[in-house]
Amino acid sequence: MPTAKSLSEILEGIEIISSSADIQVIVRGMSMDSRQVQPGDLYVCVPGFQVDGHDFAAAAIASGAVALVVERFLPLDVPQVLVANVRQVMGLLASVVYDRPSEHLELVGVTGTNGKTTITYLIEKIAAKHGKKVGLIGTLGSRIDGRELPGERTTPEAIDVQKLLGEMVAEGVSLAVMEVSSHALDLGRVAGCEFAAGIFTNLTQDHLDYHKTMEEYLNAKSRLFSNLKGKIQPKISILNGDDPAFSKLSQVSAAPVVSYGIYNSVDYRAENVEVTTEGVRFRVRFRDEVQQIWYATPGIFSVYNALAAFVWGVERGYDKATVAEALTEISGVPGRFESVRLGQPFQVIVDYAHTPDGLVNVVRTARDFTKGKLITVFGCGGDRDRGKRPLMGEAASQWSDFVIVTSDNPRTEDPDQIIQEILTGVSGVDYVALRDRREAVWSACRMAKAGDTILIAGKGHETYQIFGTEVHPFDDREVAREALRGLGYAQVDS
Ligand SMILES: CC(=O)N[C@H]1[C@@H](OP(=O)(O)OP(=O)(O)OC[C@H]2O[C@@H](n3ccc(=O)[nH]c3=O)[C@H](O)[C@@H]2O)O[C@H](CO)[C@@H](O)[C@@H]1O[C@H](C)C(=O)N[C@@H](C)C(=O)N[C@H](CCC(=O)O)C(=O)O
Ligand SMILES: Nc1ncnc2c1ncn2[C@@H]1O[C@H](COP(=O)(O)OP(=O)(O)OP(=O)(O)O)[C@@H](O)[C@H]1O
Ligand SMILES: N[C@H](CCC[C@H](N)C(=O)O)C(=O)O
Ligand SMILES: [Mg+2]
Repeated sequence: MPTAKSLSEILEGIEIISSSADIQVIVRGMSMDSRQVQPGDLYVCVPGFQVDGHDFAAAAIASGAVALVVERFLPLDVPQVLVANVRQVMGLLASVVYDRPSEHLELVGVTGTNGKTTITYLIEKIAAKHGKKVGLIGTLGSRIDGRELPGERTTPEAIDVQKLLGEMVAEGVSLAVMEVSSHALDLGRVAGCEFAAGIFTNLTQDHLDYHKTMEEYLNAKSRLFSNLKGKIQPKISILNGDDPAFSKLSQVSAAPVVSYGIYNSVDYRAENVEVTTEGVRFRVRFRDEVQQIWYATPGIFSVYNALAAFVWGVERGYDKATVAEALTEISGVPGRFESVRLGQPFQVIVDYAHTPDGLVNVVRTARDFTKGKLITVFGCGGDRDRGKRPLMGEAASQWSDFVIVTSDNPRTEDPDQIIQEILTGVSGVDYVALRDRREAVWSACRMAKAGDTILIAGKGHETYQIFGTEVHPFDDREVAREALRGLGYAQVDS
């Protein structure tokens, strides 16, 4: 439980326009959702993309909110604080309300289009191996010392971030690693977070529905690094030196930069890279040292992920060989290049590639070790960047022998329309469009012969499919098992 504070105490150092009279009122928590308000909360009125939080202030007060943060004064009888942009101050206020948790643990932020979840898992493993009690926040939910907590987004809203970090501190967590999405950076969800390290993976097309241009997308990402300043020192920016965004990010970084990569001149360089069907082996050269690494996920992109985590471990002072050992011990991240094995003579791989670059990477990786045919099953999410659709169609066509275009999470869009947009990029390959994802997976399994690979991309760990606003149970891995059992394969998954 955070310590109760007066509103005036919470507002210290925060830029406000004005406030109503009684700001000595005692605040016990914070909420941006009237439906979740607890007695004693400060309710923040967020003008959203769908509705305006100011319209729910009366409901919030009825549930026990004792004060409001607003962008316009409301005719309601509680103390109110007027600010120019609630999203910009919400995280700062929440960090005070929840006792500045990020100043009481080491916080590592990972950003970039692809690889965030994977790298947070690797860092969690490295830190745990060194005896740390670790917290993790990301796409698969949160974890406090291994205890799972569900989550809806990659980076939760600012108040939830501070609450979670507060819970972690209370449970004795000394290191927390979190995925920082571009939406989060743009919408102030990590304001009030004092990061010790920022890690950049890569920048390729995604989320243009929200950011509009790649430049704006990069600007959002760059905030993690330009904000790497504050009380806790030392701080560090760990940047992919092979990515075109490197030069801008290293220029804006407020913390010293350490670079990693394979091709360019970088501080930590992977050499002698061997990509096998089981994983990647390489040697890292840095300063006057070298370290051999084995990481059991295939694909060149896995070299980058393992390397980024290795750099973080070594730079924070861990022994290089122990860091490498932790990477060797990791068996994989759920839904990332995850094999489904029921004794069938072909491979079935479930992967979360949902961007053109992600798909190119996994399709090429699967191609490299497929002796027979590569059958790729995928779709694209609705209410998301439409520009990705033909590009993902192209990526799948280029490296597969057969493509099954199906539905991902159509959300409020027409699934057939999404499929049509993907098909404009599909060419030079045999394909079929099957709107029903279950049918698509079954069809791929029926078609596959010995030596083939089925790659089911886009949903990875997800255990649902979203149609309209309804969420239906659906898990690619379960559906693949169901289809394989239907074909008579019954060996226990290994
Ligand atoms: C673009 C975006 O991120 N939008 C988020 C934003 O929505 P919004 O501003 O439209 O909110 P709104 O629904 O209009 O509501 C406005 C305010 O009224 C409040 N309200 C509303 C109704 C009510 O009865 N009472 C009430 O108080 C809401 O709590 C909110 O504070 O605030 C909502 C409340 O927290 C979020 O659910 C919503 O995420 C939407 C659903 C979303 O899909 N976000 C995705 C795009 C996202 O954030 N993705 C990133 C990147 C993923 C990655 O690539 O890794 C992520 O970090 O997950
Ligand atoms: N370093 C990388 N470069 C390119 N593609 C990658 C990389 N790492 C993983 N991928 C691909 O992207 C998919 C998603 O990986 P991961 O979940 O680690 O990324 P993420 O950045 O967390 O994604 P999200 O934006 O959904 O949170 C993987 O399943 C894989 O196909
Ligand atoms: N974090 C990503 C995940 C996309 C996953 C894909 N299955 C989809 O629904 O588009 C997003 O919100 O854009
Ligand atoms: Mg993620």
